[in-house]
Amino acid sequence: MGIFLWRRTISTLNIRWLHCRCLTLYNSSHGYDEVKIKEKLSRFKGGSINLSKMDNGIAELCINNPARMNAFTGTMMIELEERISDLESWHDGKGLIVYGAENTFCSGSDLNAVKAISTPQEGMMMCMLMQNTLTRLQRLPLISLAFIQGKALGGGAELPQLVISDESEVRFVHKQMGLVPGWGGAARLIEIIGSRHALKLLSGSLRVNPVHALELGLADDIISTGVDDSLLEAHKWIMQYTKGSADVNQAVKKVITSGRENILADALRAEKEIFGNVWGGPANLQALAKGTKHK
Ligand SMILES: CC[C@@H](C(=O)O)C(=O)SCCNC(=O)CCNC(=O)[C@H](O)C(C)(C)COP(=O)(O)OP(=O)(O)OC[C@H]1O[C@@H](n2cnc3c(N)ncnc32)[C@H](O)[C@@H]1OP(=O)(O)O
Repeated sequence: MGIFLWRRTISTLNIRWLHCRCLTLYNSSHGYDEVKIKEKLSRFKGGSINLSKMDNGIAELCINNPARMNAFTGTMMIELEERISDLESWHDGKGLIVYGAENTFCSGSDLNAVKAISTPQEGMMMCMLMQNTLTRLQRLPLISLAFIQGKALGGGAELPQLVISDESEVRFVHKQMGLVPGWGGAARLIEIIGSRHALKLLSGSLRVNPVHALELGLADDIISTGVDDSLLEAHKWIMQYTKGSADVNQAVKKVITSGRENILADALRAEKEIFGNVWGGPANLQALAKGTKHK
């Protein structure tokens, strides 16, 4: 079984966020009422978002609602935000693997919740919560990937850029539901594959298989593995990029994160700040003492 790894796209922040890690896209000035939308979403129960943080600095985030193809209930949207908050303060963190329970990824919002979120205002509130959360997920100072076995549909396709096994499929079904992506998936897709290809995927609700993913530049890598040990393979893959100390790994993600979203001057200033945080740090001093030869 072939597995395509899509390293999470890296979106970046301005220098303020790099220090406070708390900048979100939406707040009350945008008409966003987090308490109100969470109260509404809390009525749609079921499933869970399970976070496991390993001693080696790699965390697993499981989208767990297999009875509904891992569709996001309201409480799962709230839990996802809570897990991201946890990861934002994980000082030993180096990597993150997002996956779906029972060999399928995610089929988007729970349609029962979708039907009950009936007004445009409530729909936009849900989008603002999910855009805030998924942006924070992308901005975590962790090398991360998510992988699909089975389906990633609708909002499930809008989650981080994904891994797909050779029977899997990513599909933006929004247009068939009279919608467009709302969790930030359209903007991120354009950033990753360009507007021409993104327009085709959205307007045609095209099924994206692994070969197509590789051609589009969405797939970073292919790992052949059996269903049982695919999570192990994902760990092996991510560990290529998470060697060394957590602080240096996090600094690497931050400089890339900052370099993509900021104007050059701000990105340079952020780079200088982040460099200053690791210059003369334990890993730097250890490397100098060892006289590391880069074979
Ligand atoms: C911003 C986008 C966001 C939004 O607007 O809020 C969205 O994501 S809207 C939702 C978009 N997603 C979908 O439309 C996917 C709907 N599901 C399917 O197309 C199919 O279920 C599948 C994912 C292709 C899998 O098909 P199949 O293998 O044939 O399984 P079943 O269809 O029998 O599903 C098993 C079981 O799961 C329930 N299910 C599946 N998806 C959802 C969902 N999104 N919400 C709620 N429940 C879902 C399905 O109803 C079956 O349940 P039972 O009938 O009770 O067995």
